[in-house]
Amino acid sequence: MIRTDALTKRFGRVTAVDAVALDVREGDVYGFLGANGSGKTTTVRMLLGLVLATSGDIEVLGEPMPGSARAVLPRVGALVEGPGTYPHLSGRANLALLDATGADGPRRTRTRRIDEALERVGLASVDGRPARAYSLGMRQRLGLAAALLRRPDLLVLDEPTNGLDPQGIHEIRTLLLELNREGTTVFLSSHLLAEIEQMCTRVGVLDGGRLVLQDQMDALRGPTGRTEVRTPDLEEARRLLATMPDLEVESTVDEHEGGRLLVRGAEPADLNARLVEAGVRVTLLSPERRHLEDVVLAATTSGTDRFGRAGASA
Ligand SMILES: Nc1ncnc2c1ncn2[C@@H]1O[C@H](COP(=O)(O)OP(=O)(O)OP(=O)(O)O)[C@@H](O)[C@H]1O
Repeated sequence: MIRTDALTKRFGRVTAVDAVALDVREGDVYGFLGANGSGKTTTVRMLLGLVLATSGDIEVLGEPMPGSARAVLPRVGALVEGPGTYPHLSGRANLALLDATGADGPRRTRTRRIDEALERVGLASVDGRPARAYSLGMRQRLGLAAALLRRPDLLVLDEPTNGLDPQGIHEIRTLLLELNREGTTVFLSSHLLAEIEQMCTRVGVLDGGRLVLQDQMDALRGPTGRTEVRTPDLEEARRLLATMPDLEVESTVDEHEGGRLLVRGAEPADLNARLVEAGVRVTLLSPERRHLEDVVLAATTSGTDRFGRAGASA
Protein backbone atom coordinates (compact mmCIF):
# COMPACT_ATOMS: atom_id res chain seq x y z
CA MET A 1 0.00 0.00 0.00
CA ILE A 2 2.95 2.28 0.73
CA ARG A 3 6.52 1.64 -0.38
CA THR A 4 9.41 4.03 -0.30
CA ASP A 5 12.93 3.51 -1.51
CA ALA A 6 15.85 5.55 -0.19
CA LEU A 7 13.43 8.34 0.65
CA THR A 8 15.40 11.37 1.78
CA LYS A 9 14.55 14.95 2.71
CA ARG A 10 17.08 17.62 3.53
CA PHE A 11 16.27 21.07 4.86
CA GLY A 12 19.54 22.94 4.27
CA ARG A 13 22.10 21.04 6.28
CA VAL A 14 19.51 19.10 8.30
CA THR A 15 18.71 15.62 6.96
CA ALA A 16 15.20 15.21 8.35
CA VAL A 17 14.53 11.89 6.59
CA ASP A 18 17.43 9.67 5.62
CA ALA A 19 17.16 6.82 3.07
CA VAL A 20 13.90 5.45 4.45
CA ALA A 21 12.43 2.25 2.97
CA LEU A 22 8.87 1.89 4.22
CA ASP A 23 6.85 -1.21 3.45
CA VAL A 24 3.20 -0.93 4.46
CA ARG A 25 1.07 -3.88 3.40
CA GLU A 26 -2.60 -4.25 2.68
CA GLY A 27 -4.60 -4.80 5.89
CA ASP A 28 -1.89 -3.43 8.19
CA VAL A 29 -2.40 -1.14 11.11
CA TYR A 30 1.09 0.25 10.66
CA GLY A 31 2.57 2.24 13.53
CA PHE A 32 5.21 4.77 12.52
CA LEU A 33 6.98 5.40 15.78
CA GLY A 34 9.57 8.04 16.52
CA ALA A 35 10.54 10.59 19.13
CA ASN A 36 9.71 14.25 18.51
CA GLY A 37 11.81 15.59 15.68
CA SER A 38 12.71 12.16 14.28
CA GLY A 39 11.15 12.98 10.90
CA LYS A 40 7.67 11.41 11.07
CA THR A 41 5.71 14.43 9.92
CA THR A 42 8.13 15.16 7.10
CA THR A 43 7.80 11.56 5.89
CA VAL A 44 4.00 11.65 6.06
CA ARG A 45 3.93 14.92 4.15
CA MET A 46 6.12 13.44 1.42
CA LEU A 47 3.85 10.39 1.15
CA LEU A 48 0.90 12.69 0.50
CA GLY A 49 2.75 14.92 -1.93
CA LEU A 50 2.62 17.91 0.44
CA VAL A 51 6.42 18.18 0.52
CA LEU A 52 8.80 17.16 -2.26
CA ALA A 53 11.46 14.60 -1.46
CA THR A 54 15.09 15.55 -1.97
CA SER A 55 15.67 12.08 -3.42
CA GLY A 56 14.23 8.58 -3.39
CA ASP A 57 10.99 7.00 -4.63
CA ILE A 58 7.49 6.73 -3.22
CA GLU A 59 4.69 4.41 -4.22
CA VAL A 60 1.23 4.74 -2.69
CA LEU A 61 -1.47 2.23 -3.67
CA GLY A 62 0.93 0.94 -6.30
CA GLU A 63 1.34 4.31 -8.06
CA PRO A 64 4.31 6.67 -7.98
CA MET A 65 3.92 9.78 -5.81
CA PRO A 66 3.65 12.67 -6.22
CA GLY A 67 3.36 11.93 -9.97
CA SER A 68 0.05 10.07 -9.64
CA ALA A 69 -1.41 12.25 -6.90
CA ARG A 70 -4.63 12.92 -8.83
CA ALA A 71 -5.40 9.23 -9.11
CA VAL A 72 -4.09 8.20 -5.70
CA LEU A 73 -5.25 10.90 -3.28
CA PRO A 74 -9.01 10.37 -3.77
CA ARG A 75 -8.46 6.85 -2.39
CA VAL A 76 -6.48 8.05 0.62
CA GLY A 77 -7.92 9.63 3.75
CA ALA A 78 -5.42 11.83 5.54
CA LEU A 79 -5.17 13.73 8.79
CA VAL A 80 -1.94 15.70 9.10
CA GLU A 81 -1.03 18.18 11.84
CA GLY A 82 -4.47 18.83 13.13
CA PRO A 83 -7.55 19.18 10.99
CA GLY A 84 -8.20 22.43 9.20
CA THR A 85 -11.75 23.64 9.77
CA TYR A 86 -13.79 26.72 9.05
CA PRO A 87 -14.49 27.86 12.61
CA HIS A 88 -17.80 29.63 11.94
CA LEU A 89 -19.36 26.64 10.14
CA SER A 90 -20.91 23.55 11.64
CA GLY A 91 -19.26 20.16 11.37
CA ARG A 92 -21.72 19.19 8.66
CA ALA A 93 -21.11 22.36 6.66
CA ASN A 94 -17.35 21.79 6.94
CA LEU A 95 -17.71 18.28 5.59
CA ALA A 96 -19.98 19.43 2.77
CA LEU A 97 -17.32 21.92 1.69
CA LEU A 98 -14.59 19.31 1.84
CA ASP A 99 -16.71 16.88 -0.07
CA ALA A 100 -17.48 19.47 -2.73
CA THR A 101 -13.78 20.03 -3.35
CA GLY A 102 -13.16 16.34 -3.94
CA ALA A 103 -12.30 15.14 -7.42
CA ASP A 104 -15.33 12.89 -7.56
CA GLY A 105 -18.04 11.77 -5.15
CA PRO A 106 -21.50 12.04 -6.64
CA ARG A 107 -23.66 14.84 -5.31
CA ARG A 108 -26.75 12.78 -4.73
CA THR A 109 -25.03 10.54 -2.18
CA ARG A 110 -23.29 13.46 -0.45
CA THR A 111 -25.81 13.90 2.37
CA ARG A 112 -25.76 10.23 3.12
CA ARG A 113 -21.98 10.04 3.07
CA ILE A 114 -21.70 13.05 5.38
CA ASP A 115 -24.28 11.58 7.75
CA GLU A 116 -22.40 8.30 7.84
CA ALA A 117 -19.05 9.98 8.45
CA LEU A 118 -20.45 12.09 11.31
CA GLU A 119 -22.11 9.04 12.78
CA ARG A 120 -18.92 7.01 12.61
CA VAL A 121 -16.89 9.53 14.58
CA GLY A 122 -19.64 10.17 17.12
CA LEU A 123 -20.44 13.74 16.02
CA ALA A 124 -23.90 13.17 14.57
CA SER A 125 -25.70 14.80 17.48
CA VAL A 126 -23.49 17.89 17.86
CA ASP A 127 -22.90 18.90 14.28
CA GLY A 128 -25.18 21.98 14.44
CA ARG A 129 -22.66 23.85 16.59
CA PRO A 130 -19.97 25.90 14.85
CA ALA A 131 -16.62 24.15 14.73
CA ARG A 132 -15.02 26.88 16.86
CA ALA A 133 -17.12 25.62 19.79
CA TYR A 134 -15.67 22.13 19.36
CA SER A 135 -13.19 20.73 21.82
CA LEU A 136 -9.82 19.60 20.45
CA GLY A 137 -11.08 16.02 20.54
CA MET A 138 -14.18 16.93 18.55
CA ARG A 139 -12.10 18.79 15.99
CA GLN A 140 -9.81 15.81 15.67
CA ARG A 141 -12.86 13.60 15.11
CA LEU A 142 -14.21 16.02 12.52
CA GLY A 143 -10.85 15.75 10.75
CA LEU A 144 -11.22 12.00 10.80
CA ALA A 145 -14.78 12.27 9.46
CA ALA A 146 -13.37 14.32 6.56
CA ALA A 147 -10.76 11.61 5.96
CA LEU A 148 -13.54 9.01 5.89
CA LEU A 149 -15.80 10.82 3.41
CA ARG A 150 -14.34 9.04 0.45
CA ARG A 151 -14.35 5.64 2.11
CA PRO A 152 -10.62 5.41 1.61
CA ASP A 153 -8.61 2.23 1.02
CA LEU A 154 -5.80 3.78 3.02
CA LEU A 155 -5.85 6.14 5.99
CA VAL A 156 -2.71 8.18 6.71
CA LEU A 157 -2.83 9.85 10.11
CA ASP A 158 -0.15 11.96 11.76
CA GLU A 159 -0.44 11.69 15.56
CA PRO A 160 -4.23 11.21 15.45
CA THR A 161 -4.64 11.09 19.24
CA ASN A 162 -2.43 14.08 20.03
CA GLY A 163 -4.02 16.32 22.63
CA LEU A 164 -6.98 14.03 23.30
CA ASP A 165 -8.09 12.89 26.75
CA PRO A 166 -8.06 9.15 27.55
CA GLN A 167 -11.71 8.75 26.54
CA GLY A 168 -11.07 10.48 23.21
CA ILE A 169 -7.98 8.37 22.61
CA HIS A 170 -9.97 5.22 23.29
CA GLU A 171 -12.71 6.28 20.88
CA ILE A 172 -10.31 7.06 18.06
CA ARG A 173 -8.45 3.82 18.63
CA THR A 174 -11.66 1.77 18.56
CA LEU A 175 -12.80 3.53 15.41
CA LEU A 176 -9.51 2.92 13.61
CA LEU A 177 -9.51 -0.78 14.52
CA GLU A 178 -13.12 -1.06 13.34
CA LEU A 179 -12.25 0.56 10.00
CA ASN A 180 -9.26 -1.75 9.67
CA ARG A 181 -11.46 -4.81 10.25
CA GLU A 182 -13.68 -3.56 7.44
CA GLY A 183 -10.68 -3.50 5.10
CA THR A 184 -9.02 -0.09 5.43
CA THR A 185 -5.24 -0.14 5.75
CA VAL A 186 -4.21 2.30 8.48
CA PHE A 187 -0.87 4.09 8.67
CA LEU A 188 -0.46 6.23 11.76
CA SER A 189 2.46 8.07 13.26
CA SER A 190 2.90 8.40 16.98
CA HIS A 191 5.55 9.08 19.57
CA LEU A 192 3.64 6.95 22.09
CA LEU A 193 5.07 3.46 22.47
CA ALA A 194 2.07 2.11 24.34
CA GLU A 195 -0.34 3.37 21.70
CA ILE A 196 1.55 1.61 18.92
CA GLU A 197 1.95 -1.54 20.99
CA GLN A 198 -1.78 -1.75 21.66
CA MET A 199 -3.08 -1.11 18.16
CA CYS A 200 -0.60 -1.99 15.50
CA THR A 201 0.12 -5.12 13.52
CA ARG A 202 3.33 -3.75 12.01
CA VAL A 203 5.82 -1.18 13.23
CA GLY A 204 8.46 1.08 11.74
CA VAL A 205 10.74 3.00 14.07
CA LEU A 206 12.36 6.25 12.99
CA ASP A 207 15.41 7.51 14.85
CA GLY A 208 17.16 10.67 13.72
CA GLY A 209 15.54 10.37 10.27
CA ARG A 210 16.59 6.74 9.75
CA LEU A 211 14.28 3.74 9.79
CA VAL A 212 16.07 1.62 12.37
CA LEU A 213 13.45 -1.09 12.67
CA GLN A 214 10.51 -2.41 10.64
CA ASP A 215 8.72 -5.65 11.36
CA GLN A 216 5.48 -7.37 12.27
CA MET A 217 4.44 -6.67 15.87
CA ASP A 218 4.12 -10.41 16.54
CA ALA A 219 7.71 -10.99 15.53
CA LEU A 220 8.98 -8.05 17.60
CA ARG A 221 7.02 -9.15 20.60
CA GLY A 222 8.27 -12.72 20.30
CA PRO A 223 8.69 -15.00 23.30
CA THR A 224 11.81 -14.52 25.41
CA GLY A 225 12.05 -18.20 26.34
CA ARG A 226 11.07 -17.48 29.94
CA THR A 227 7.80 -18.23 31.68
CA GLU A 228 6.17 -15.58 33.81
CA VAL A 229 4.40 -16.76 36.95
CA ARG A 230 2.30 -14.66 39.30
CA THR A 231 1.54 -16.12 42.69
CA PRO A 232 0.49 -14.98 46.14
CA ASP A 233 2.72 -17.80 47.51
CA LEU A 234 6.05 -16.43 46.34
CA GLU A 235 8.23 -17.98 49.06
CA GLU A 236 6.81 -21.49 48.63
CA ALA A 237 7.19 -21.19 44.86
CA ARG A 238 10.81 -20.09 45.19
CA ARG A 239 11.64 -22.96 47.56
CA LEU A 240 10.06 -25.48 45.22
CA LEU A 241 11.77 -24.16 42.10
CA ALA A 242 15.14 -24.14 43.90
CA THR A 243 14.88 -27.93 44.14
CA MET A 244 14.52 -28.29 40.38
CA PRO A 245 17.79 -28.51 38.47
CA ASP A 246 18.50 -26.46 35.33
CA LEU A 247 15.99 -23.72 36.09
CA GLU A 248 17.02 -20.09 36.23
CA VAL A 249 14.65 -18.15 38.44
CA GLU A 250 14.27 -14.44 38.98
CA SER A 251 11.70 -13.15 41.41
CA THR A 252 10.24 -9.76 42.17
CA VAL A 253 7.47 -8.45 44.35
CA ASP A 254 5.20 -5.85 42.81
CA GLU A 255 3.22 -3.66 45.16
CA HIS A 256 0.05 -4.07 43.13
CA GLU A 257 0.45 -7.41 41.44
CA GLY A 258 2.12 -9.43 44.21
CA GLY A 259 4.78 -12.07 43.62
CA ARG A 260 6.24 -12.47 40.13
CA LEU A 261 8.69 -15.10 38.97
CA LEU A 262 10.51 -15.36 35.68
CA VAL A 263 11.60 -18.91 35.02
CA ARG A 264 13.96 -19.99 32.27
CA GLY A 265 14.39 -23.61 31.29
CA ALA A 266 10.88 -24.88 32.05
CA GLU A 267 8.03 -25.88 29.78
CA PRO A 268 5.05 -23.74 30.87
CA ALA A 269 2.50 -26.60 31.15
CA ASP A 270 4.90 -28.75 33.22
CA LEU A 271 5.81 -25.83 35.42
CA ASN A 272 2.16 -25.14 36.10
CA ALA A 273 1.46 -28.78 37.00
CA ARG A 274 4.44 -28.88 39.39
CA LEU A 275 3.46 -25.69 41.16
CA VAL A 276 -0.18 -26.65 41.56
CA GLU A 277 0.74 -30.17 42.70
CA ALA A 278 2.86 -28.66 45.44
CA GLY A 279 -0.03 -26.48 46.57
CA VAL A 280 1.38 -23.21 45.20
CA ARG A 281 -1.48 -21.00 44.06
CA VAL A 282 -0.99 -19.51 40.61
CA THR A 283 -2.84 -16.42 39.42
CA LEU A 284 -1.11 -16.19 36.03
CA LEU A 285 1.31 -18.32 34.06
CA SER A 286 2.33 -17.52 30.51
CA PRO A 287 5.32 -17.42 28.19
CA GLU A 288 7.02 -14.05 28.68
CA ARG A 289 7.00 -11.80 25.61
CA ARG A 290 9.31 -8.95 24.83
CA HIS A 291 7.87 -5.48 25.22
CA LEU A 292 8.02 -3.10 22.31
CA GLU A 293 9.84 -0.68 24.60
CA ASP A 294 12.79 -3.09 25.01
CA VAL A 295 12.98 -3.70 21.28
CA VAL A 296 12.88 0.02 20.52
CA LEU A 297 15.47 0.74 23.19
CA ALA A 298 17.83 -1.76 21.61
CA ALA A 299 17.29 -0.33 18.12
CA THR A 300 17.58 3.40 18.81
CA THR A 301 20.62 5.38 19.80
CA SER A 302 18.59 7.86 21.78
CA GLY A 303 16.90 5.26 23.98
CA THR A 304 13.24 5.49 24.86
CA ASP A 305 13.56 8.55 27.08
CA ARG A 306 12.27 10.77 24.35
CA PHE A 307 9.27 8.58 23.60
CA GLY A 308 6.02 9.17 25.41
CA ARG A 309 5.04 6.49 27.88
CA ALA A 310 1.73 4.80 28.51
CA GLY A 311 -1.18 7.17 28.66
CA ALA A 312 1.04 10.22 28.31
CA SER A 313 0.05 12.65 25.64
CA ALA A 314 2.04 15.51 24.18
N1 LIG B 1 10.25 23.22 6.95
C1 LIG B 1 11.35 22.86 7.65
N2 LIG B 1 12.49 23.59 7.57
C2 LIG B 1 13.59 23.23 8.26
N3 LIG B 1 13.66 22.15 9.07
C3 LIG B 1 12.57 21.37 9.17
C4 LIG B 1 11.36 21.69 8.48
N4 LIG B 1 10.43 20.73 8.80
C5 LIG B 1 11.05 19.88 9.64
N5 LIG B 1 12.33 20.25 9.88
C6 LIG B 1 13.32 19.55 10.72
O1 LIG B 1 13.32 18.19 10.35
C7 LIG B 1 13.41 17.33 11.48
C8 LIG B 1 12.25 16.37 11.52
O2 LIG B 1 11.04 17.07 11.77
P1 LIG B 1 9.59 16.40 11.75
O3 LIG B 1 8.60 17.46 12.03
O4 LIG B 1 9.43 15.62 10.51
O5 LIG B 1 9.71 15.39 12.96
P2 LIG B 1 8.55 14.62 13.74
O6 LIG B 1 9.12 13.27 14.02
O7 LIG B 1 7.28 14.69 13.01
O8 LIG B 1 8.47 15.42 15.08
P3 LIG B 1 7.17 15.89 15.90
O9 LIG B 1 6.67 14.67 16.56
O10 LIG B 1 7.76 16.89 16.85
O11 LIG B 1 6.24 16.50 14.90
C9 LIG B 1 13.51 18.25 12.68
O12 LIG B 1 14.87 18.43 12.99
C10 LIG B 1 12.90 19.54 12.18
O13 LIG B 1 13.44 20.64 12.86
